[in-house]
Amino acid sequence: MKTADRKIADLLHIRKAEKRKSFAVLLDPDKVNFDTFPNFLEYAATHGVDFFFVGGSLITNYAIDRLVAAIHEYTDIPAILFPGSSLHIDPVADAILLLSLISGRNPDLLIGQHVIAAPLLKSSGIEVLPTGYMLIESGRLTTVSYISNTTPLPRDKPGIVACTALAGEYLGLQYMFLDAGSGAQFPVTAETIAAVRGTVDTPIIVGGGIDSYEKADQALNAGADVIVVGNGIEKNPELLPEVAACVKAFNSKIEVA
Ligand SMILES: CC(C)=CCC/C(C)=C/CC/C(C)=C/CC/C(C)=C/COP(=O)(O)OP(=O)(O)O
Ligand SMILES: O=P(O)(O)OC[C@@H](O)CO
Ligand SMILES: [Mg+2]
Repeated sequence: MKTADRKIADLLHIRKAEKRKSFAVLLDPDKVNFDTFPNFLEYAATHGVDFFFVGGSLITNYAIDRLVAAIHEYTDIPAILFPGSSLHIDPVADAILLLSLISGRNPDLLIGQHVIAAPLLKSSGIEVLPTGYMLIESGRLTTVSYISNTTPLPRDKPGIVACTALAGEYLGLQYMFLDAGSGAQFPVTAETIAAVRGTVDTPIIVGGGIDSYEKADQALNAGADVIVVGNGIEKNPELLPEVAACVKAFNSKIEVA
């Protein structure tokens, strides 16, 4: 049995302590075009993407291993699994967000899939990032809400989201992920992010519907440590340098201070 290292955990905690922000690009294995993927990876590396999140609520092509192999071949950017189920585990990745869907009341996604995954995670030696995953209502039904069969947290009730995150932290979860859901009509509000930031000490990951410099800036200002962008970049690759510039601008303010 391999012993899992803590490379990504250390990186996330150091960056949070230094108040440095990170940019994660979500790669959906079903949507990647493998002919143009090497070019995309070089483009992402040039613009300073910090992490790739690899996953989806529903994956039909089982190309995670190929996708991660390409990430490793063309970049030094860590590939972190963002799984919708235990079927989406591939030990070739650098780490896995072990999500517990604490916004929902579906026991399979709170603990069930985790029991199935645990022995595989242990034998693979993959780095495990225990993450409280909260879905926030975002204007229309998202794939993840439908597939998980859970009701998202209300969009205009930051207090409930903060209590949910706090409960997750007390249960030992080490990262909080506030997700409006992929392709969300509205991203998680600044009020919600700020309420969670004021309540827990863990790094906070925010995603769903971030499709402009302004929305990225708003999430970072409110206290997000990592912002995740998927759909926006799939639709318009020019968004990648825009969001990267936003994260860089934020980090350079800290370096100057
Ligand atoms: C314990 C393990 C290994 C798995 C369970 C993991 C849990 C609890 C998942 C929670 C619910 C879930 C289905 C999360 C998936 C989130 C995700 C990767 C979303 C990416 O976007 P999509 O929902 O695929 O959206 P598109 O419709 O844009 O493809
Ligand atoms: O695809 P988008 O809307 O950027 O969402 C990214 C991610 O947070 C979804 O789980
Ligand atoms: Mg998907």
